[in-house]
Amino acid sequence: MGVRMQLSSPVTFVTGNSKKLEEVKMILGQTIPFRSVKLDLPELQGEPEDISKEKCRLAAKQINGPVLVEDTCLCFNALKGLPGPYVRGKWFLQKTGHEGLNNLLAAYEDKSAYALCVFSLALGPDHEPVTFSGRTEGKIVPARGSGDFGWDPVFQPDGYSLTFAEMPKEEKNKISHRRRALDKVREHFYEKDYVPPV
Ligand SMILES: O=c1nc[nH]c2c1ncn2[C@H]1C[C@H](O)[C@@H](COP(=O)(O)OP(=O)(O)OP(=O)(O)O)O1
Ligand SMILES: [Mg+2]
Repeated sequence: MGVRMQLSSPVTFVTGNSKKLEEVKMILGQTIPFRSVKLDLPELQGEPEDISKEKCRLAAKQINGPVLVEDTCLCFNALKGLPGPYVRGKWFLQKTGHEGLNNLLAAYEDKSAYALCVFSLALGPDHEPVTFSGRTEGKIVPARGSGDFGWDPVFQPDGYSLTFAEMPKEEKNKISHRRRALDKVREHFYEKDYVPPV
């Protein structure tokens, strides 16, 4: 365990996506106190870790304090990881729809995919962000379930007969890419013994 480190201000989770925020709140509960700010950060390009880190640097500059951000990819194995980070943003999924995501794989037998969530934490604008990744394997299926969060209706995790969108939230949150990444964030907090202000 590190030296007990008092943070100057609470960690701010920066996202423009209210569904993400809802899940992060459910998963973290009271374990890491945080506040949230809704900011529309740019959709960058590149490797998932680099995207998340750069997003974090931009957020830390704007908030001028400790920030947490995340970036989520949906990767198709038949397409060597695409659409990956390009599924982000408000455009890709809006244009392809769930059917389009399925059609992208129509030419391939392999429908396997994985969801990848990369969180980045920076203690401030002058600190280098640290990343934490979580991954859940599954396959792409015709849409089933409620359509209120991204590609949840077309992602069926391995070992389950339900899509993310058909599962109760508590079930998704037990096995999701976001949960797995946040477990690492939490571990990091305990290891460093960060103490957010009361
Ligand atoms: O668990 C998920 N289940 C289904 N869909 C999801 C999930 N997590 C993200 N998504 C969707 C939302 C967006 O279409 C893209 C991620 O893009 P991404 O840039 O990471 O999110 P965003 O722009 O909505 O919010 P932010 O302000 O945090 O960047 O995949
Ligand atoms: Mg985004």
